[in-house]
Amino acid sequence: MSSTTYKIAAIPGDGIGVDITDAASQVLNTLAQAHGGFSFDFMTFDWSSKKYLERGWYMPEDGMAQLKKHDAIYFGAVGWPDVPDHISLWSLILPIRTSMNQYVNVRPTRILKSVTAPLAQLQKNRKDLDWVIIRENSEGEYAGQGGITHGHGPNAIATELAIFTRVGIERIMRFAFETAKLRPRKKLTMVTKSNAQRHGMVLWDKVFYEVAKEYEGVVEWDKMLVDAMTVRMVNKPESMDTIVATNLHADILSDLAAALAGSIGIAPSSNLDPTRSCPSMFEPIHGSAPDIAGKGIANPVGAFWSAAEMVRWLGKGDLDKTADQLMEAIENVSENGIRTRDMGGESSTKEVTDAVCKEIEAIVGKK
Ligand SMILES: NC(=O)C1=CN([C@@H]2O[C@H](COP(=O)(O)OP(=O)(O)OC[C@H]3O[C@@H](n4cnc5c(N)ncnc54)[C@H](O)[C@@H]3O)[C@@H](O)[C@H]2O)C=CC1
Ligand SMILES: CC(=O)C(=O)O
Ligand SMILES: [K+]
Ligand SMILES: [Mn+2]
Repeated sequence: MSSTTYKIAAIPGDGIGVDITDAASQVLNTLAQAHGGFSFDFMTFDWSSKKYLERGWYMPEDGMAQLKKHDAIYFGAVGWPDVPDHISLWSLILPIRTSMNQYVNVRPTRILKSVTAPLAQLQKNRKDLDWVIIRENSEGEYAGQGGITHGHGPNAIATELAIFTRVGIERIMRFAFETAKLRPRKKLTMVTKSNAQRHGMVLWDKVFYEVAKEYEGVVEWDKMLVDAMTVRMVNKPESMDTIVATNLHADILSDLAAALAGSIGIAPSSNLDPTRSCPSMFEPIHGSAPDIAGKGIANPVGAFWSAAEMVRWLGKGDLDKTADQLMEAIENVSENGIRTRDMGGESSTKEVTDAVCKEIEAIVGKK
């Protein structure tokens, strides 16, 4: 079997981002070795808030060019109490998403085997929650437009412009319909706030209806205002499958989805450039968790699930089974009671990681 080497740019970042990136690279190397048909060449970039405080920058000037030389980016988390959050986010993660044309953020959620869901009805009917949230990843309130004038005194004026372009909306809607088409339920729920937000969100809806016509009879769809959406997610999870929402709305809804599925520490994300002209980026949805950083107790499951999605993406269909086997290994370990505290267990990050590696060795290559 000929072997493919995938070049991965690893950016651990801050706090638990470092622990879970270490854990994910250990798991990815174990997976590659067990499979035998591919390997990873990791290059780690120490772009973090700690380094920013020392040297005054997060990324060097040619940072994007360096990232572009890789097949994919694996990201931990950025943000630390010593640096204002808008500086850290806007120096690293957000510019990467936009510069690398990663206009889609895919956030799947389901209740993994043996994970305890916080709501009784979901604990009983675990399969009810099985969603893929498609987050628009380049526009909305996260486009970076706006400003502050008139100083910081009583007359200060600040604007935060929400940007919606026809091109940006159309491509995300098409991606969402294509995702829904491949899912068993073939349903798409479009999230909006076009009752109060009367310009951008109205264009959002309009373009959605246009694209929807192309999928008539193929994908069933409905529309939700974002406030009512939170209620439906809790009360009728089985009524939804694929969900498309703006950058801000999906950021919020995906944290809620993660909590409903057991823990923020489990949830994965893929920042995709569907054109594949730039590397895509994979990261758990959580942040740097300063409250538990340095304790060795961060849940690495969201990082492993993100790694599985990276393998799937890199394999272009050839590594789907391998990605599924990684998921199986994660679920088996959790079923064996090896879980971190946020999942009701007592295991450390390292114990979960080592157990997942052992499980990979038992599963991969033997089936
Ligand atoms: N993509 C990124 O790099 C993101 C960065 N951030 C940044 O992270 C920093 C902290 O943000 P927060 O709002 O506190 O969100 P957070 O996701 O870091 O933490 C929220 C809560 O969830 C817990 N938690 C998160 N991940 C966990 C894991 N893997 N295992 C166990 N518990 C976990 C934390 O301990 C905390 O109690 C901020 O600077 C923020 O800007 C936040 C979200 C995404
Ligand atoms: C920034 C953030 O919270 C996220 O991308 O999920
Ligand atoms: K993250
Ligand atoms: Mn978020």
